[in-house]
Amino acid sequence: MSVTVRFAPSPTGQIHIGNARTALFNWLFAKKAGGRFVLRFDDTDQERSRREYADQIEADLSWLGIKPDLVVRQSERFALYDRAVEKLKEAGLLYPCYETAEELELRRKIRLSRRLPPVYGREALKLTEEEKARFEAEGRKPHWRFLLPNFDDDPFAPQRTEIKWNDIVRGQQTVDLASMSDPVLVREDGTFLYTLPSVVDDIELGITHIIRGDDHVTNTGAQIALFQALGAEAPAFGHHNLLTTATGEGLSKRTGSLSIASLRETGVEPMAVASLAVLIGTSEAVTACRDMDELASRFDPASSSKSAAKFDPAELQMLSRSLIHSMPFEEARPRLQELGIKGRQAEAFWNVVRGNIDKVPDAAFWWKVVREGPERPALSAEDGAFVNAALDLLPPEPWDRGTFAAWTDRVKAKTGRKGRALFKPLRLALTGLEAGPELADLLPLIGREGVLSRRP
Ligand SMILES: Nc1ncnc2c1ncn2[C@@H]1O[C@H](COP(=O)(O)OP(=O)(O)OP(=O)(O)O)[C@@H](O)[C@H]1O
Repeated sequence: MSVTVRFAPSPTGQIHIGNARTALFNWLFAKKAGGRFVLRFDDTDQERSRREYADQIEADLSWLGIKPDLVVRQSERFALYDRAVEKLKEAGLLYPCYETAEELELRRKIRLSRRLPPVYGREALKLTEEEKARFEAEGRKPHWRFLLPNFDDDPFAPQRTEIKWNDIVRGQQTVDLASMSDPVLVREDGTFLYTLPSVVDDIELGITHIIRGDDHVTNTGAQIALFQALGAEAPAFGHHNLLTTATGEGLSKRTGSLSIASLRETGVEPMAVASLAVLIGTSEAVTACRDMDELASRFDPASSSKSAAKFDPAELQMLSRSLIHSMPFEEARPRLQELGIKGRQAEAFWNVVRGNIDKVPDAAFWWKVVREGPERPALSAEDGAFVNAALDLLPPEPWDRGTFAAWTDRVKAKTGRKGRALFKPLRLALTGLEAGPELADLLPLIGREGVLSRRP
């Protein structure tokens, strides 16, 4: 069977860098295997889910370079979940429970005081038809629990099923179902909790590998049992470590911290975000990859560490700068065009300024400096006179990279100035700034006429 993975966010806010890690792990895993990537919106919670968030998530993924082969929404698939519920009820694997939250809490305390594990004791399984009818007559609505498997046929015997799997990231894993309550799959109001729709869709969509954060490790035990109860073979699982903020706080779509949208607004390169989101918290060196092929070649889910990794936006800026400083003109060209940077000089210009900017749009500033000159720079009267004298010594065109040295040698000989006293006023007059790209490179771009127009 060909590899099919999914990324399944709830559209309840903007995805953050941790969600991006999950999406990218799946994307790269599928890419390496020549498989498919499904984007599945877990939007059964109709109160909190919003179409705008789903659209934004698609846009954020696309910005990162992820283009799903298929997009599905759980809110359009309720019929499938209803059928699975019927199937489980018929098999006696989904049973109605009438306890209130207070009753459950009381029972939990009693179990703890008896040194029993604080799991649900399956009391509802013992209800007679009359007792159930009485609850219904009182207006109580049941919630429905999935009967986790026991080795014994007796459902009241302590659960002794250990679920084992060979995790793509963490290696051999064991979850002891004795430490878990039978999970509620359907609430009193008939709405589904996350587990059932997720497993039903994973079966229906032919998901072969589920890669997600290690916040789901325990859920996986119950989910493997549910795959089996629905007559399906469970897919392979991988649970990677989570990302936190630089100071160790957890991430949530609802708080908006480290959202992809906010990182994007700072002007960082998408491949810097993708590289850091994937390589951080692994044994791989964290460097910026130019494209997804390169990142895929560096991606190995098994190299993730087991503890959470801190995501530092300062490191992101550094990676982004390194991508810009080596970005080939062909890659920058469409974005430069949008900034109005085009024509004969555009390529030479880009190669000169890319090493001096933090974000591609910053190139617009230097384009203006080259084409129109700076705002009138603040030069002392003495420096102004020096620049005027220097401009009188400009060589004729054509100019190349060597022109600047030839010119300044003449200026040095004529005026006696050298070093900083020579270069600083020239740079200020030509660019308006004390630092920037090499003047030797800028000079041919500005041209003789342009330089002369900068007379103080
Ligand atoms: N901090 C994190 N680091 C890495 N992966 C994460 C992190 N938080 C969530 N994930 C993963 O992102 C995927 C989508 O999860 P989900 O939509 O539940 O996001 P969430 O941010 O946990 O949720 P919430 O909407 O409750 O804030 C899951 O596979 C989950 O494991």
